[in-house]
Amino acid sequence: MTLKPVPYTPTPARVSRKKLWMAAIKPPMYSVAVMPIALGTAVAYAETGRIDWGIFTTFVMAAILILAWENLSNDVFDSETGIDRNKPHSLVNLTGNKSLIFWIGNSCLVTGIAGILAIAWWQQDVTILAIILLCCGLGYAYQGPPFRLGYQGLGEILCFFSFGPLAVFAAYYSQTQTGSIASFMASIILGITTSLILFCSHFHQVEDDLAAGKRSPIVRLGTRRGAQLLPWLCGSVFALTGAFVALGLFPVWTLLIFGSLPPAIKLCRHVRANHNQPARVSNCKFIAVSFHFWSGVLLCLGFVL
Ligand SMILES: C/C(=C\COP(=O)(O)OP(=O)(O)O)CCC[C@H](C)CCC[C@H](C)CCCC(C)C
Ligand SMILES: O=C(O)C1=CC(=O)c2ccccc2C1=O
Repeated sequence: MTLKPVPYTPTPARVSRKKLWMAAIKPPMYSVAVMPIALGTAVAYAETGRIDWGIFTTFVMAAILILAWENLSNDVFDSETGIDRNKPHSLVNLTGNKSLIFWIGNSCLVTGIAGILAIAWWQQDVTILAIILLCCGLGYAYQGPPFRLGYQGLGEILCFFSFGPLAVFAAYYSQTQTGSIASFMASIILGITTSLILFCSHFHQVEDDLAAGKRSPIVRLGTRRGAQLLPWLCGSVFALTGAFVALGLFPVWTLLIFGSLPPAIKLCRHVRANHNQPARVSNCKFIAVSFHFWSGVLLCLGFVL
């Protein structure tokens, strides 16, 4: 596939600049970086009764910076394929300065990796550095040339492993320098809720994705079948937690995760009703963020109580 730069179509003046900047920076999305570190640390606390707060806070800040790099470079790479032509809230379109965004993104990455290096240095162990570098590699492969695996519809799988098993293991390991079955099982649940966000972000973008040759899961499945799949994906989060409690792998308090049923139900209903109306379904990504947030917080609480 040859991808040529496509010129940006300017923003309608009526959309306020402040709103566009908030949509470009997407503050709620950063809970996605914090949650794997919180979950790995919560399971470590449940099993050892100790937390190293210095490592925890350094890891959280590093994760936020690495996710900032991922999002800034996403706007840079997407500006090269033309897929963001109709996206006024792309940072490249807002600033008109691709190289500025590229270098701010790279500075975030270097600072984030420096935080991870500091933890590796304190522990005299390179394990978490290797894992986080692997996550960054997957993040690059999602959107950067020559891979652009997101364009092949592989983003959700990369997202599952990066924010689930890999990041949660790294956080657990940063506290304990070992692994655990409970933290692995918990990471599967977080991987699913994080990938759900990416899955939902594609419902309103089918036309632009098709035009740019991006075969997202929603392009491949169609919006109707995508909407039909959602209750199964959300349901798997509750079914897995119930099964892990029944098997004695999770404390009974983790059933608190059922408190996140309201955003899960809201998400499934909203997408079922609006899957083929881009303007209406476009906010479903943020309902998915809310489900990810509440299920993650309640799962963490279930481990620390
Ligand atoms: C940038 C991401 C999604 C945006 O995708 P898309 O191009 O469809 O969106 P726009 O319409 O807004 O342009 C997220 C991609 C996630 C990626 C598959 C994996 C990233 C891995 C992270 C770098 C790992 C972070 C680890 C941290 C928690 C320690
Ligand atoms: O802008 C987006 O659509 C997303 C940004 C982001 O950082 C992220 C992280 C993890 C899962 C999904 C997403 C997005 O969808």
